[in-house]
Amino acid sequence: MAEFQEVLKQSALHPKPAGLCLQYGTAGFRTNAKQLDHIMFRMGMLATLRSKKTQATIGVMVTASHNPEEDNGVKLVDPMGEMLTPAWEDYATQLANAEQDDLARAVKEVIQKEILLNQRIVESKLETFTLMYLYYGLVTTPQLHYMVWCQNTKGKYGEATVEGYYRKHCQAYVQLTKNASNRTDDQKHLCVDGANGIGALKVREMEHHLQKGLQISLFNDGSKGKLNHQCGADFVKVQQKPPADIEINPGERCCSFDGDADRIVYYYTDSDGRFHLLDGDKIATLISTFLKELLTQAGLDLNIAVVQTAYANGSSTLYLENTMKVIVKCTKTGVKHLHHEAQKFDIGVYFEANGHGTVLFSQAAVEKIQQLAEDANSDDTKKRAALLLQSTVNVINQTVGDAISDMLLIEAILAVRGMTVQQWDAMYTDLPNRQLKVKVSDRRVIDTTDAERRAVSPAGLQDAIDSLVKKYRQARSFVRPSGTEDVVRVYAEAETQESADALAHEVSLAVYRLAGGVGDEPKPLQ
Ligand SMILES: CC(=O)N[C@H]1[C@@H](OP(=O)(O)O)O[C@H](CO)[C@@H](O)[C@@H]1O
Ligand SMILES: [Mg+2]
Repeated sequence: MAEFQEVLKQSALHPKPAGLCLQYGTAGFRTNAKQLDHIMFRMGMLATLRSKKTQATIGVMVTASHNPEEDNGVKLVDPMGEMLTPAWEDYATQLANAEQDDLARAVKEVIQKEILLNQRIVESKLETFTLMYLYYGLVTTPQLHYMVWCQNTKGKYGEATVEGYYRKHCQAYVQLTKNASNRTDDQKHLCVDGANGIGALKVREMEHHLQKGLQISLFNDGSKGKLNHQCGADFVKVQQKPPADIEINPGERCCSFDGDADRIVYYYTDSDGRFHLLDGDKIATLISTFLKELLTQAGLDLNIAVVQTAYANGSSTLYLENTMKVIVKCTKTGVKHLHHEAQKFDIGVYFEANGHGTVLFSQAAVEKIQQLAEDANSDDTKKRAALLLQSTVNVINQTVGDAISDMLLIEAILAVRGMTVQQWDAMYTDLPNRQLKVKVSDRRVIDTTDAERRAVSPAGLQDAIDSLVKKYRQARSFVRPSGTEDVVRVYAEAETQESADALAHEVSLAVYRLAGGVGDEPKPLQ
């Protein structure tokens, strides 16, 4: 129990560094840990208010995610396990940046607007907020999202404990793979890079629930290396190479989590030592084609869409639309946008290219699947498909992208289909691509439209990009201000790596010249 005035007094013990201004973005607050003391305190206050407003349990996740060890961050989890609603992101920013002597006013404003509504606040009799804390200790970000959801739905979808999480997801995995029992130990083997983060500990904790259905070799388990340093999903995706210090045999199936285990990418090296990355786009393709096949077998008329961002490789979009005839949507970067779009379909598969994503099933879809699974009159093919769909609903964490649950689904699909990682990789060939960063004095000068695929300002930038793109075959390029770093991101893809690199460099130069670049002019890639 904490009186308002008492809380304010306490807040003075966690002062805001002078001049520091932070914004609640796609990743919550994220910066060097030294600058976050006041943020942690104030987000505790905001979580209390959000809980009061929604009359529900709210999650508070402290994590540096895929960022370096010296960083930290905090984000709030809404009642259904979703990301914090946008209006409250603004309150978070306001509380974070309020000077100490203005904090009381900022907090009262939230209370007045959201909780007391038209009632007058009587200064000295501010409501006493009773707050129940449930401390889960060290968990992955998606585990917290899952437990908040279970908590607020009174256990309808599962038990709000870490053990409950393992039981539900692993049971579904065992169900999915039970007819693939002739797999060899080699086929069941998977190398997991835990990014020296929480995912590694949790995989170890979970393993026995899998009933030997998966043979995991764990690397970067946090026993020596630094968090996300030369390892993890972000490193592998951006560098397009395996984590340092991992011995992988040619052809061996590997995956990397990020530090808080909400992203996953797969990869292998071939016998020539060439690295093959299976990123979020390949994962979305594997999952959506599996689901589409099952829907056909089950005779269920449910629509299925894949939601991507502009970073999705052009080959994946073409393959999904033209070969697989799946609906494809493109949204702005940031999982909340993808999640929202995916909710519009019976089944929405969403993945960012960096490996953050999940599958959403509408209530109607879940009911239809269940009916068919329980229908005594349906034939064997239909019944098998319905049961597999039902287990897929249970194996996936629908609240948010989840490396562990995504890994279980991917492994199950490969097992059910008897597919190797090489066969999965061969579904389509990625267009060579390159991502670069450009420093500018104020990245807000760049404004975009069409799901960030076109720049509307500064004047002339889009025209410059258009004419550069025309020089190369199968080329595409776009620029956007990052939401998490003080840079402009440049993306280019083209028929060859040389073309993609050259185009990315030329577009970087256009950004540098037209959008107020600082420091040295971008140099061509070696
Ligand atoms: C190109 C890229 O990977 N961008 C990432 C990155 O956002 P930026 O706004 O690009 O900095 O961090 C976000 C939060 O983790 C993630 O949602 C997004 O996909
Ligand atoms: Mg993360």
